[in-house]
Amino acid sequence: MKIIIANDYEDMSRKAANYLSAQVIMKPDAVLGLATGETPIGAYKQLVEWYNKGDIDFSQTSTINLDEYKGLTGDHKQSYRYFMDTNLFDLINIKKSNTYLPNGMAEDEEAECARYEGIMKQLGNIDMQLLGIGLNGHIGFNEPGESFEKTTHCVQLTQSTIDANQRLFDEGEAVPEKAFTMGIKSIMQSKHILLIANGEKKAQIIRDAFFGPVTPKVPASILQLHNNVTVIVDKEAGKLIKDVL
Ligand SMILES: O=P(O)(O)OC[C@H]1O[C@](O)(CO)[C@@H](O)[C@@H]1O
Repeated sequence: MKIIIANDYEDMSRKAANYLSAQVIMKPDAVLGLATGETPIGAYKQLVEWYNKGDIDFSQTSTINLDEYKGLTGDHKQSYRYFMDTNLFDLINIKKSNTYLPNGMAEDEEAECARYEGIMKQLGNIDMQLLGIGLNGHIGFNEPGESFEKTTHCVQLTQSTIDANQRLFDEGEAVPEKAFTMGIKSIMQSKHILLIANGEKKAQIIRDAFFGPVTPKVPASILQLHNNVTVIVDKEAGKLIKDVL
């Protein structure tokens, strides 16, 4: 595992974007696993900037996202499809038909999970998987539990995740209680995993996830068993790991 402590959010974002763009430059038809949340917004902005300068070409690239809320349409402002379209896909030359997210409106949960697994099988292993981390250690929406869920599944979100995400919804608007998420196995099968985190509130979970026991109670801790993980944190998120580096 490689841990990089960046100076601040901008530096973390630029470093993450560097890894992602290098992947696409080296392998134009790369499969990128992408994440939503506040953390990756800066990295996506940086990629768009480099794309506008003519430095990266996404025309052959495919992407597959970690998760999607159940019950939100792709044009709902809080859906992850909308997030990806507005923060990245609509701003670069990627083919929309090569961008995949679970369908939040699917009624048959099992069928939707099977469809998503099928897409992953077709795409092959993800070349580079970008991850954020939840305050409780979730990756994608793999919430803390008794075992590591391996494949795509529909989860009941924990109250702490619902509360953490409430800030992004309009006042009085309910946060969905369920979401489709890629499983731990697909994440672990990625060839390279890039996890980013910033801010003091992530400091404790960064320490627990990467220097504590591997346990489904901290889903991100499984990444300790992957042989190609790069963790990029800003100084604040990295402040409790300085003594162990
Ligand atoms: O980047 P944020 O907004 O802190 O979110 C962290 C994690 O939480 C989620 O947004 C889901 O709650 C993930 O998609 C993300 O990786």
